[in-house]
Amino acid sequence: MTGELFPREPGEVAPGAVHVPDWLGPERQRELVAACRAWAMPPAGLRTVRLPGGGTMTARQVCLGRHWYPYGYARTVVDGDGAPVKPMPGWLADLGRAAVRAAYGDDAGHAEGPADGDPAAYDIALVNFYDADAHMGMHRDSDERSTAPVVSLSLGDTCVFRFGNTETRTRPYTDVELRSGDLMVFGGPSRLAYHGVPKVYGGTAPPELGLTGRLNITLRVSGLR
Ligand SMILES: O=C(O)CCC(=O)C(=O)O
Ligand SMILES: [Fe+2]
Repeated sequence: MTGELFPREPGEVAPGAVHVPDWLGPERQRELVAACRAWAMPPAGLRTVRLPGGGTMTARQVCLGRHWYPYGYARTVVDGDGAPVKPMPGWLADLGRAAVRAAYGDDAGHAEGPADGDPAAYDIALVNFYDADAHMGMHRDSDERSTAPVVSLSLGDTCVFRFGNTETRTRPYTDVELRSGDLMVFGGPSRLAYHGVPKVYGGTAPPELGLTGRLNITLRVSGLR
């Protein structure tokens, strides 16, 4: 964003959890929004996720590569229209790998980076759509069998991203403001940390993006065969 009093610097939010502000340029953001719109179309399109307790998630979701449902993965939309999940595009998997390099640097042996060495192949994308009233409760991304870092891209409205610890849903946590184009990567000791989105600031998306609300693209390595 222009007009900042101080530039936003990349920073480690917790060991292995790195925030890279403005990682995606305006053109890349527009391309990703257009891709999300296509992925959101039926079949296997944007859906409301029902939770086992009877509630629903306020962020609506569409998956690529594997279909996530509470709490597992499937090849078809088992809790929706039953259609086969859309494929994970190779270019999006490449973007995941590039994101890990951007966050941790090229040194795979980085003490606070992924323990895995080379970033593995990203085979799952979750696209979350938040309107101004939506949020996401504190949770861990723990349905995968891989320890590869989670890559998270933000588009549209600014949100508060709450990054906690691996033990509890509560404090200690750090609140980070994620804006359109920002990257978050969490791996290593933070791979299974609780995190959530307590607040979306409606109407804060860059006007030229043509998006009302917030899109989050979460890339994961399944480790599943
Ligand atoms: O919207 C976000 O920034 C977080 C999404 C998330 O944590 C998830 O989909 O597991
Ligand atoms: Fe998550």
